[in-house]
Amino acid sequence: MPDAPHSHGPDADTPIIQVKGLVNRFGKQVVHDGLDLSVRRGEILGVVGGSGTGKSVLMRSILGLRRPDEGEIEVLGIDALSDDATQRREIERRTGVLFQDGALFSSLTVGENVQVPLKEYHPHLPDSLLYELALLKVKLAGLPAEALEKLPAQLSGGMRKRAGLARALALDPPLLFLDEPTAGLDPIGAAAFDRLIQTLQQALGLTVFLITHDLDTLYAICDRVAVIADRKVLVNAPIEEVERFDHPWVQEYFHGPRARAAQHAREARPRERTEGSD
Ligand SMILES: Nc1ncnc2c1ncn2[C@@H]1O[C@H](COP(=O)(O)OP(=O)(O)OP(=O)(O)O)[C@@H](O)[C@H]1O
Repeated sequence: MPDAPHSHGPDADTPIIQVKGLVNRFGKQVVHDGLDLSVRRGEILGVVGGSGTGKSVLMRSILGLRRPDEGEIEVLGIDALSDDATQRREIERRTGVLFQDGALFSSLTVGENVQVPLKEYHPHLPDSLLYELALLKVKLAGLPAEALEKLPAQLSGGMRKRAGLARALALDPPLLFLDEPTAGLDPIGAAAFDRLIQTLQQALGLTVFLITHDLDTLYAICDRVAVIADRKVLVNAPIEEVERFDHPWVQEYFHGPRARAAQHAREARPRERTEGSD
């Protein structure tokens, strides 16, 4: 399938997502007020913040699903707020999204769900190839071939997430958005999903924007962590630096008992990470 070659030249330093001066309001409620964020090519960025701080609204703004009140957003070098539908569609084609509930079509099998974006963007692919591609994506997401024929309701929560991931990867996107991927999974399932994300990110060279409340995920696989509070990104840095950031929410979140458990788990299981990436 044709896709622009991924640049590894001087472009490698250009942020893959750049948000500047973002303002989002709902009536009198100001959710974002001059929020800036940059996401680097090839990183897993964890996005955290208290409930209602605007993580999902930020993701929806970047994806073009919500038009912000003010600000600039560039994704893959394209103006995401452009009035040009072709440009927005280009971002859509090169971006995979796993929404919190998987957002699968309940009346379609897993295989048919994965084929939806393939058919939309490549309407002339023969059925046999569509089938093979869906099978490949389903396997990539760690599901057995039998899952292709299952309806979403016949799957466990963890398998549904994997099916959603298979669909998100259908068009080989360089950029993947995950909204609380481990929410609702048991700790073993959540750890397995974290490992899957990390393996795929490394194997496919993905950039991952990952909203999470899961401290284990942050410690296990995120290269950097962006904290949203007070309507802005307070800090965007490797987790060791974020832990030291002087803000009441950050201190409570990263130094509570759950954070200590996640830190100990990481010390017991050092992850393969590109050190000095900052
Ligand atoms: N369509 C909407 N209409 C009105 N208010 C909205 C809308 N979407 C979001 N909000 C408000 O914006 C704020 C941020 O919501 P958002 O869903 O982005 O929070 P979040 O950080 O993702 O929260 P959580 O961690 O609980 O999922 C909330 O107060 C929410 O009520």
